[in-house]
Amino acid sequence: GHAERSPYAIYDSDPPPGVPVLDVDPFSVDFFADPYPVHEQLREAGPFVWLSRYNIGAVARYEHVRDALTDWKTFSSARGVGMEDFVRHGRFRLPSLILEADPPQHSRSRGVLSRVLSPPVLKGLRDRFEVEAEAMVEDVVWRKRFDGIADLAEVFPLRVFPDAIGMGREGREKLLPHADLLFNSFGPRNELFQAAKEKVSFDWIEAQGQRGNLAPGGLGMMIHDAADRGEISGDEAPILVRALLQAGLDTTINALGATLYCLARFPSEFDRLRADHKLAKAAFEEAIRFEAPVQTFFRTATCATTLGGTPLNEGDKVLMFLAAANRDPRQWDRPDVYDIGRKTIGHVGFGAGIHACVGQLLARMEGELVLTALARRVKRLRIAGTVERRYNNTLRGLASLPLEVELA
Ligand code: HEM
Ligand SMILES: C=Cc1ccc(C(=O)O)cc1
Repeated sequence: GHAERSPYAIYDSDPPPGVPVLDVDPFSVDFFADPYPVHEQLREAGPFVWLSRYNIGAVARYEHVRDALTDWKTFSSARGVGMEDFVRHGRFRLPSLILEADPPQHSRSRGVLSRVLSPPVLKGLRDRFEVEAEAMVEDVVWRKRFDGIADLAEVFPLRVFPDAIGMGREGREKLLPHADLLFNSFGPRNELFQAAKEKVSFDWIEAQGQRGNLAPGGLGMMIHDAADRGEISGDEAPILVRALLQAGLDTTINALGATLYCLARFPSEFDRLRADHKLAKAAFEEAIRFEAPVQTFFRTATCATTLGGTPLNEGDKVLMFLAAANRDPRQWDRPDVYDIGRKTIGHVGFGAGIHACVGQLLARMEGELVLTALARRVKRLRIAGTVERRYNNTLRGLASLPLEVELA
């Protein structure tokens, strides 16, 4: 028989006939402590599986995760990319005009944000980011022992990103609790979500996107400039600024943390980076494939269709295991090996298709600059204490990564 339904389940539908049923809970602390055996179970059970705890269908093999990500007409984002269906359950926040939108609305938002986050704009930010990365690494490595999360992965994005957006000085410490709540809100309304909800009041993050709270010349004001040019409406601009503030910080922090964790666990890869600093971007990208800071997203079927050979009805939610797809042996050789020389093209750590991460160039620039600065100054990275995990329904990352370094 089926295991007990989760108290946080919001669906009652039965599995389509013949679909393998798994009684795993991919939103539990136990799962996140070591998700890999369950990812393997999900991939091997079949192309499409049923999660009886939540009565939701899921795909974990690379091929079918990409099918869902790239067919936006059939697998829509407009009914939410979390477990809740905006049509049936209402919505947790003012929907995003990009993440939780389909074309044509998505196309207008995407046009604005891709220009705001384009190579020429990032080129203008690179020098300041580089100075900050080198200063921060200088500050921390002479101590020999420090925390890779608290002293590096969290410090750098918080030091450069709110300034790049042009955010006011007040309240920046609220950005992470807000991101933690948002990424929890894509999962069930479980204890992780409830704890995060206590910490913030939602209207603060909406207010940060107002023109009056943004410095001239920042990425935020560039979005209002686009509204002044009529590319989007005036009341859409603050919500698009919110998108950057919510998506652009906790993700890069967890990706930097994942890279440090990989380089400390696999010293041969750190040695390769030391021998060739141009591998900094590759080290960052391979950590995103290997650890997948953003683990999952949902889609909603817009019509009767099939996925992984399984028939679906209009309104069915589908859970996509990006992290499991990134280690699918059908797609990757030695998937469980962190190899900075690997060809990572096609990994779904940044998604794929029309909603693929619009901030990936900025994320990569942050990763490249921090890792290059580190490779210049440090000869050896070692884990020097208990590694602590940070738990969230969607984001995978560490709370603490005690490191000991030998200077170059
Ligand atoms: C390593 C860091 C990052 C990771 C792993 C990451 C991951 C992702 C993923 C998986 C998606 C796809 C969402 C979906 O398919 O529903 C996405 C979309 C998005 N990301 Fe990122 N992201 C990162 C950094 C950033 C940064 C730095 C920004 C902004 C400055 C950003 C802004 C966005 C936005 C606005 C979207 C929605 C794009 C759309 O729906 O067209 N992300 N990201
Ligand atoms: C991948 C994370 C993400 C979070 C929030 C938004 C948004 O609010 O548009 C976009 C992407």
